[in-house]
Amino acid sequence: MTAATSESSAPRTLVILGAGGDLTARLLLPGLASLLASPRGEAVRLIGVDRSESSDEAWRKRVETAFADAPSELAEKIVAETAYVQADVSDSASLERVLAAAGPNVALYFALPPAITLLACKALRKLELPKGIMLALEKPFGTDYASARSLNRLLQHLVPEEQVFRVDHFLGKSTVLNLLGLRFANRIFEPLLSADNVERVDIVFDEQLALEGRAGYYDRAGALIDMIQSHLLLVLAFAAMEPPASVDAEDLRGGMAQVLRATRPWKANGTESRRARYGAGTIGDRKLPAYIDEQGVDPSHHTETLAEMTLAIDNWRWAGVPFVLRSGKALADTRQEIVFTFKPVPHLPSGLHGMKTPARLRIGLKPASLDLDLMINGEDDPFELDPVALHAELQAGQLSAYGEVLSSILEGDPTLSVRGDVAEQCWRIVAPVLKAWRKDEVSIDTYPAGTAGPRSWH
Ligand SMILES: O=C1O[C@H](COP(=O)(O)O)[C@@H](O)[C@H](O)[C@H]1O
Repeated sequence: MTAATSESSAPRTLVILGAGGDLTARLLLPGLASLLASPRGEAVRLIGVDRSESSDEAWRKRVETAFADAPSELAEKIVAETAYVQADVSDSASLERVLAAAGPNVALYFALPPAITLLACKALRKLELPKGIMLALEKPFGTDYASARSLNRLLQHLVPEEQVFRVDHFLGKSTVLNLLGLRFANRIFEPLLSADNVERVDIVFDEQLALEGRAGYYDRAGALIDMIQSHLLLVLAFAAMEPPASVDAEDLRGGMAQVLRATRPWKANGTESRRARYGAGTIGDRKLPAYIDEQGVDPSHHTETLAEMTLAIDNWRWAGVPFVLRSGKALADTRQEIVFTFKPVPHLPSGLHGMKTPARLRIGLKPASLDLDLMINGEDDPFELDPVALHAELQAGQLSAYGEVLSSILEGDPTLSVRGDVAEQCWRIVAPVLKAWRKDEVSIDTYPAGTAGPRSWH
């Protein structure tokens, strides 16, 4: 794996811009704690930056609380030494103060909404940045294809590409990374994964979680941008890419870019897509209001909470195979998996009967699992086929997805971050669907929260 070299051997200083935000408390600090408590943990300094007035003491308490579930000596040291800097990140002079406090070996993590990240990057352009500085940017990377391109251009003026970490925590999920081992370290599956044998591929990420107080962000993003444009297209890239020569940053991300460049909506105008929004309902013992009645939601945004799009990959391996990507919130079940459905056999010997379901290879994202659904000879009538499932429960990775992502940033290894051209491709691929939806060419269906989605979709 390649790692950007730093000028200094001092421990890396992780500076979180947006330290007071939800992302920092919910994901970044617990992710850092999980890394520090693992054998891969290393000494690191931590500085929290936000615009509101606070103190080192108050910030230290927040870090301590977030670290409570994964205590370690390294975590204790960080808590004791961490500092808070009040700063307006859109102002160069303020950022200069932040960089001075951080010292030479620094990773700046923008845990900020895209518009503020853009302002902060513009402000950084006026400064001389420390050599080897890492810039980590949260998703969504831009708000569309054009803005992602211009943000990439701006970043090119700041640091070389290998020092830019476009964070997508799905690339840190051990269950997503399982795809690489499963496909490229075993001879039995990879030769079958092509249009010759595969009828369709489904990448599904259904959640029972609803809005969880995130209207400010989600009501502008919706399920397509929140999940498909970012996470699920990267999963598709791992599921469909050609075997790379190595899994270093160059080869792995090159392979992802290559397959995404060949990917497009099944129908060029994006109208094969589907969208829906949840109405009032119950999930377990939770009663949920309709999405449009959730606090902070503006019904005029027509935001979808369930999105599906079908994609084609125009290359020799996958021509003609639909890849169906779907994700939604407030659904009855948590179904999160990649499913390769195989074509029927060319000829079923006559006399063998009762073929009910196609062969399927299912890779569970949560929980981590592997299933092979097959038809075999039945118990009673030996010529009647019965379904059988070979099931394996897999170990989840030792680190949380954010722990994995932070580890790669602190090590300066961009392998598990989204390369600039990959980020642009992801926006290009969904652009026709976004356009069709804006023009109301695809109707928005509804489903009661706690169900499997709109009845017309089953
Ligand atoms: O980035 C996001 O991902 C989560 C799902 O990922 P998980 O690792 O938390 O299961 C999703 O709920 C959220 O809406 C989205 O912004």
